[in-house]
Amino acid sequence: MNSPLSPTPSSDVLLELDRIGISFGGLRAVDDLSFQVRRGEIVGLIGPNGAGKTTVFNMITGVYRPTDGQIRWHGRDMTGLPPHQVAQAGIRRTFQTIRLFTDMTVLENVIAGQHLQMKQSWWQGLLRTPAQRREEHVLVERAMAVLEQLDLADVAQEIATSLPYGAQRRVEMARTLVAQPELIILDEPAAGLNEQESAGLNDTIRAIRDQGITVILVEHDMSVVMNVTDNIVVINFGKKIAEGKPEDIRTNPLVIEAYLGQDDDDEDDPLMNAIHEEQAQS
Ligand SMILES: Nc1ncnc2c1ncn2[C@@H]1O[C@H](COP(=O)(O)OP(=O)(O)OP(=O)(O)O)[C@@H](O)[C@H]1O
Repeated sequence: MNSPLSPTPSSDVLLELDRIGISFGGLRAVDDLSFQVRRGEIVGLIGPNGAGKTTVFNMITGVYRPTDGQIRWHGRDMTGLPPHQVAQAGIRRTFQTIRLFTDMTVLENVIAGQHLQMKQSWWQGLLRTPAQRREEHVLVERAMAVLEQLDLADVAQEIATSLPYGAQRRVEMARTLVAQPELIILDEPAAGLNEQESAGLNDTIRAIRDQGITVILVEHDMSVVMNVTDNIVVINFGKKIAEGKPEDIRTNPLVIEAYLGQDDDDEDDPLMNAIHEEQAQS
């Protein structure tokens, strides 16, 4: 079916934020923000606490409607589209908090959300018609392929909530990926992970991209952001203050100033460490 948001193959720009802004009461949470996301890129969206990252995220996913500017998907205006239509158009998100079904296996968790999209009706399900069985078979195959990519195939039959935290995070991602989005927005996927798990997350994010899925990463853990992204957009007080490759962002004076200005108690933050090293050398 050809929806108003169906892809046009002409451009490699998938998503474009064009001078978007939003206010909450008197507070300008995001102002005049523009950036593009190209097909196959991993884009990091970073900024100090309260910079406006979540608000940008919520505007892309349709939770908030920008008061100014336009959001384009495949070149077409999607500003103000409700979340379910944004999801149908191919933009999916993960959540910071893990929301797995308890008492269900990893595989069941991954296919559960997909049942909502099945074409066969519930009574056909009761009768288990051949069409229903075929559709289920396709779902299981697709889910297993995603579990394979995320290194979860071996635990497909385990109860999802019994797995270590890092693996539960990957199950969450698998649930989002099985819907075959074009763009996935990861909301602080490193939150709560230990060092080893967050190193593994780098591989997971690359594996997602290698499947042809474009990634926006909203993340505080700079070891992940600096390692996996192709392009980083830095915002502060709702405005873009820098954009570029990780190596440029790390040494950008405006970024350094923004991060130094915040109360950051995370001594292990590599961006902060890099900033402190720069300062020590100068
Ligand atoms: N629904 C809302 N109503 C009023 N103010 C809001 C609302 N959502 C966000 N804000 C304000 O907008 C600004 C940006 O907040 P936002 O949560 O987007 O920042 P953030 O970069 O995601 O922060 P953090 O890294 O701490 O999660 C903050 O000053 C916040 O208090």
